[in-house]
Amino acid sequence: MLRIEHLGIAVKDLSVSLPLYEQLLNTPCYKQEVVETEGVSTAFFRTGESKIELLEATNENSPIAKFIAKKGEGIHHVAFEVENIEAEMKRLAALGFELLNTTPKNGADNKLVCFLHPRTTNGVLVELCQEKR
Ligand SMILES: CC[C@H](C(=O)O)C(=O)SCCNC(=O)CCNC(=O)[C@H](O)C(C)(C)COP(=O)(O)OP(=O)(O)OC[C@H]1O[C@@H](n2cnc3c(N)ncnc32)[C@H](O)[C@@H]1OP(=O)(O)O
Ligand SMILES: [Co+2]
Repeated sequence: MLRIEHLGIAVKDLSVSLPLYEQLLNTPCYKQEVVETEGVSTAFFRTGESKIELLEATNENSPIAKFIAKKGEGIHHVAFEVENIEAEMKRLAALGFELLNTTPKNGADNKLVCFLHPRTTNGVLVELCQEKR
């Protein structure tokens, strides 16, 4: 059974949103990390079994910049934890889900990740996450 690893939220300015979410969740951000290959600066909060990942664009070509320009700030993606990301990618591709990367790529928080195109998941950007071993 897939566990929700994190909910990704696109924000314009982490310096505003990070303290806001610390107040909202009544817990400190436990990690901030830039993933330049994704064009994102992230901030993580633990919420029970899952996490909240705030994402700010690091450049104008970032998917987060494009998303905010089009839809404004808000929920950007849902990430599921998987045991074996390559096996899950193969399973889901065979079922017709569109993989946005053909091999696992480096994510934040020590993960390997793969994204599924929202047009194959009822409009929700889905991320698969496997802990790096
Ligand atoms: C990896 C670090 C970190 C982690 O957890 O470890 C992250 O989570 S990084 C997160 C940022 N990286 C990504 O999002 C990578 C995957 N995303 C993409 O490849 C693109 O953003 C893509 C393909 C989803 C959309 O890019 P495109 O250039 O095609 O943008 P468009 O605006 O033309 O979108 C096409 C179509 O998709 C809809 N869309 C776009 N983003 C989302 C979204 N987040 N959720 C739902 N739908 C989305 C957009 O509205 C367009 O639909 P249309 O009906 O044509 O308007
Ligand atoms: Co994510």
